[in-house]
Amino acid sequence: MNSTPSIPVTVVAGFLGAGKTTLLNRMVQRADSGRLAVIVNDFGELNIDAAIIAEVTDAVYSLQNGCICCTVQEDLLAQLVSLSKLRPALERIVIECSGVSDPQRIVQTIGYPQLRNRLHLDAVITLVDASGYQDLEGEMARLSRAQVACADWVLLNKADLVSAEQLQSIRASLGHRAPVFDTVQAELPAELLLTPPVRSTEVLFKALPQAHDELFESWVWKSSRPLQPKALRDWLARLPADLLRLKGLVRLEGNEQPYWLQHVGNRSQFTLATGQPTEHAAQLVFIARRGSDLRQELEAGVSDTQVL
Ligand SMILES: Nc1nc2c(ncn2[C@@H]2O[C@H](COP(=O)(O)OP(=O)(O)OP(=O)(O)O)[C@@H](O)[C@H]2O)c(=O)[nH]1
Repeated sequence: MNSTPSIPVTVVAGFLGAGKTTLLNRMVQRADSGRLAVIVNDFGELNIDAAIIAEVTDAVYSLQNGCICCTVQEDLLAQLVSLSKLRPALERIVIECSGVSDPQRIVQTIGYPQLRNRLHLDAVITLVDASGYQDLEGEMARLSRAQVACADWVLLNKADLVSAEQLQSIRASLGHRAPVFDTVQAELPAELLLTPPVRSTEVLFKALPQAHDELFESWVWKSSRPLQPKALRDWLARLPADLLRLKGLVRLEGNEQPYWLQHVGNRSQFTLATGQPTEHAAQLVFIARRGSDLRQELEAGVSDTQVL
């Protein structure tokens, strides 16, 4: 007889740049033991989110170069089986989906026979970028709505970037039955952060067609030379809207310490990175609509910011 309690699994979803890693960081920092494991999926070839979370915990497992709801779904299953066998048993597993994942498929994976009795889904938490949600169109909007549709909680994040009226209008357009929290930097009261609601609904929504990650393309650009801060900022300010996400590690001229660079919508942010490898002065992941044909132009632009 199996006397080990089933491990709760929390799924964190949301469109590119909505604030999933920010939330995960908070969860990891609040968890007071090493019995919380996180699985981080990044659509790109480099797992920047996993590297950011590895600054605060060792219990981070990376699934990259594809979306866990389609191309690397089997890897997710294998990872969950292996985590469920760890002793002493984990207290919780948190999965950060890539920004292009349909969480419904991850919910299905957790229900597979191999995992039954070992772990169970306790909640899907979906983050919505309040500053960008209403600008999404076509397939991007459909994917974002699907992420919201299967959420047990919605975090209407980046509330600092929009007015109260805009928040109200997004809430109305979400039309969601589950609780919606307005958040800044994915900040939730401590007592809520690690106790998401027990899932009360079974699979209600049809998953999106398989391999919807084909809608997006991702590539990595690396440089052995640091970047020139002013030129980099000017280039960032001119990035086209079809570039959906840019993130990575950069060294700036005159600074020994590398920085995490994050770009979503028309906003860029630099934060100091600690303990990161320095074999490349810059490593950037680009995510764009497939077919937008931006690679050459963007790489030429960022190359021009390298220190001579
Ligand atoms: N102004 C503002 N910025 C935020 C907020 N939450 C997160 N950010 C910033 O938004 C950027 C993206 O945040 P992440 O947590 O990396 O988003 P993500 O959903 O993990 O991104 P992907 O995994 O690439 O889809 C970072 O620069 C964050 O600091 C917020 O509430 N307000």
